[in-house]
Amino acid sequence: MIEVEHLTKRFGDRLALDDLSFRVDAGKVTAFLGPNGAGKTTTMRLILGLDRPTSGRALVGGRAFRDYVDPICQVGALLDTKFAHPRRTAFDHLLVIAATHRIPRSRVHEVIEETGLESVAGERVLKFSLGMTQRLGIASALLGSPRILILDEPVNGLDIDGVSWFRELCRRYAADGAAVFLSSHLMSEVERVADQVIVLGRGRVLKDAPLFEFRQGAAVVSVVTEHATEFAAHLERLGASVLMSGDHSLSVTGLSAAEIGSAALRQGIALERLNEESRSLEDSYRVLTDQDIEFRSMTNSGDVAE
Ligand SMILES: Nc1ncnc2c1ncn2[C@@H]1O[C@H](COP(=O)(O)OP(=O)(O)OP(=O)(O)O)[C@@H](O)[C@H]1O
Repeated sequence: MIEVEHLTKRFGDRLALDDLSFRVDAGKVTAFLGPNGAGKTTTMRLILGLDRPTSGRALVGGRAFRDYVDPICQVGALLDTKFAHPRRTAFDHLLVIAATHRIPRSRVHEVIEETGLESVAGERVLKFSLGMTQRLGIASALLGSPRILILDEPVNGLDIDGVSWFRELCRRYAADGAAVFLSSHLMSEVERVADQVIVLGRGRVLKDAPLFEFRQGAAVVSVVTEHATEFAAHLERLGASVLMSGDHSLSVTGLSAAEIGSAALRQGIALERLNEESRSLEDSYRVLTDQDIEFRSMTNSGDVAE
């Protein structure tokens, strides 16, 4: 549905996107995760033809977005929360967009209901809270009944009810065959909704995998043995990542407890303890992006914050 091929974007000296390639499939929710400045918004803007790539290309439904004559009926996008004229009512805002694509008034009523905006539809947008503005942005994206949704930080400003409403909406659209592509900088925001997760760091894809693979990667096995150094070297040869703490304790990722137990047996190494623990998905995402955080506070690392 969305194909990004070798997309590169420079802003002067700054390389914002570095040879980015990935696909977003129909029938799935794909999360686009990355720390601030990773390049999520830039990628979405390029997909939507709002900016030109330095090289590479992005196709939506097999063609460039700007080639569509009825774009909002193909792709629903939420990029900027300050999109609406502040003095217009929510209803009028949607009606104006609908008129550009000959979308009937009845559809405006439908999306207002779908996004829970009935009670405020007659209010001017300038009175809206961030959460209400966000719902209005989602309503605008849904207006043309598109098969592709591209949403930049859609849960920003939504309260707990809003977040779970939004999750259900995404699941419903994906179950109905739509491609849902949404960005976030927090794994915890997307782990209950995403099928596929693409992690971006400094303009490069760090990982593109189904969510369950992130869960598997999050498993940590703790091992206690008197032969920790020798066993750690052996596990690393088998492809595991091993951290030693103290003389006898190892934290192992990349192998299951059963595989580690068999390896110990084959090596004739006695284990005093073998325990499978689970790191949160947020932690494993943080480990993945740690090298690629562009904006870091002084208290975390000693780096200068930008
Ligand atoms: N118009 C621009 N001119 C110069 N640099 C830009 C421009 N737009 C983006 N950048 C730079 O490109 C990089 C990627 O920015 P982008 O906004 O795409 O990141 P992001 O992942 O969406 O971050 P955030 O989560 O903070 O929104 C950053 O280093 C940013 O400073």
